[in-house]
This record gives sequence, C-alpha cells and structure tokens, in this order.
Amino acid sequence: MAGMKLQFTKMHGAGNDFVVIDATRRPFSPTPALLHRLADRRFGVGCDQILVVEPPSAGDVDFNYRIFNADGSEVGQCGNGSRALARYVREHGLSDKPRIRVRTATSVLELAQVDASHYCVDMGVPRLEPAQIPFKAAARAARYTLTLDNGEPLEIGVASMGNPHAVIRVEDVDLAPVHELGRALQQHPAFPQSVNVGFLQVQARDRVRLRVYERGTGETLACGSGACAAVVVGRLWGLLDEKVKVVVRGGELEIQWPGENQTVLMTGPAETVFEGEIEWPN
Ligand SMILES: N[C@H](CCC[C@H](N)C(=O)O)C(=O)O
Repeated sequence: MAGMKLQFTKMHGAGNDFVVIDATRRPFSPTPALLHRLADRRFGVGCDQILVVEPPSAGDVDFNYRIFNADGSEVGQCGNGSRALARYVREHGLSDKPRIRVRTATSVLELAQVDASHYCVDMGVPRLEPAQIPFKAAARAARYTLTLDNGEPLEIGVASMGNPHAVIRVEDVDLAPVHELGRALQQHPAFPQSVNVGFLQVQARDRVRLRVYERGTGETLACGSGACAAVVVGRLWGLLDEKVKVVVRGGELEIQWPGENQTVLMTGPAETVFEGEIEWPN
C-alpha cells in the first residue's frame, strides 16, 4: 500500500534522544499512532521525544517548536531538545543567525551556539508557585512533604521550567529507587498533570549527579529541564552555588542560576546521528 514518506533526523543531547521533523515548509500533524511508531525502539525509529520545527507563530520568535513524549503526550518544554533544534536549524539551512528564539506551548527560549557541538539555552525564569507547576499545596515552600501510598513521608522540591518537576535528594543516584519512586510520584494526586522526577546527589556546591524519571517516557540518560529544576531546588535548599556541573548518565550539562526571578542558563551538547526516512500509510 503506497504510504507517506517521512524524512526525519535522529539527534541526541547527552544521550536524551530525538526524532526531529521539519514542518517549516508544510504542516505536520502527527497521529498518536505515528508518534508511537516513531518513538518505538523496535517497530519504529526509537527516541525519547519527537520534536517538530514549525514556522514562527509571531514575529518575536524565529521558530515554533512542538514536543511529544514517547507516549504521544504533547508537552511545553524540552531542554536537551532545544539544543538539538538549534543545531538542526543551522545544519538544515533554516537559519544562520547566531542566536535564535523559539516558542513552545509554554515557553519562549533563546538559543546560541557555543562551539561545534555545544549550545547555550536561556530556559527562562523557573516557576515556583504551586499552581504554576501544577502541584497541589496550600502555599509555596522550598520543601514539601508528600505522603506516599504506603504512608511513608517523602521530602521534595518542586519547580516548573515550562514543564513540571519534582526533585528528591539522595545519597547515591546509583542506589536510588528511580523507577519505583518516579512512577509513584507521577501517579500521586498532588501532580494533576503528572511530573518529571529528578534524583539529586550533591557532590559539591558546584557539582551534582542526577537521574530523571521523565513524564511520558521513563528514565532518560539526560533531562535538560530536569537539570535546571534540580539546580533551582538545590539552590533554594542552600546546597549549591550559582554555576553547577550536572553529571547525568549520558554526559554533562552546565547550569547557571543567579537566583529568584532570574533566568536559568543551560549549556550542553547536541549531536546529529543520522538522517532517515520512514514510510507510513496515509
Ligand atoms: N518528559 C518531559 C519532556 C521532555 C523533557 C526533557 N527531555 C528535557 O530535556 O527537558 C515532560 O513531559 O515534561
């Protein structure tokens, strides 16, 4: 049966991997079935997120950018994906500007190339009010204590980078119950839109290790917005300085946050792995 041929580019940022689609010349409105196929690591291409580059919705940005998790859910932020997008638009001749601005469903980001394989993203001001996360709490606090299904208390920090994050401090990320606690928090009624769950090990005031159990995807090798949220929470807890190296399973990210009402800067890698084409029935 004749189908549609869909060109894509396979990319990753510190091991968080993407299928990137160019919708700047013609619209791309993927069905859930197509998203699942693109993300499927056996029956399809395989990725953590699908990124769709679109023409700007207004003159204040250069591109719009849609983000779909592997489960097909559309979300408003992907930090590692924004670095991949910055590389993508340069490599595909869609822009030769040294700095570009992109709009997602929840945020406007500014991206700049640092060197041949590194990009810096201004991820905007973290949102800390519970209603902005969204997170059900009476008032804003640096720390919250959740009661888990088993009755156990759990201390967390919460922040939104345009997507929701919960941060849990652990002694050793290699020993943390990432999948068990990650799933428990994602199903917790305190997070009406689920949540990305970060496990933060503080090694020094300027160096941490991090694992993230992502919403709509599961554990990834890196989570850019998760690294930002972890540094924001770590600083609110008085544990971290302004510039922090975040060591994740797939590499390293540099995060800088001067403090409240300031934007978070994230610097990290973006790589192109291959160009591909997949046939899909109309
Ligand atoms: N799973 C996230 C989206 C991808 C974020 C992550 N890949 C990043 O680099 O920020 C969410 O549902 O909000």
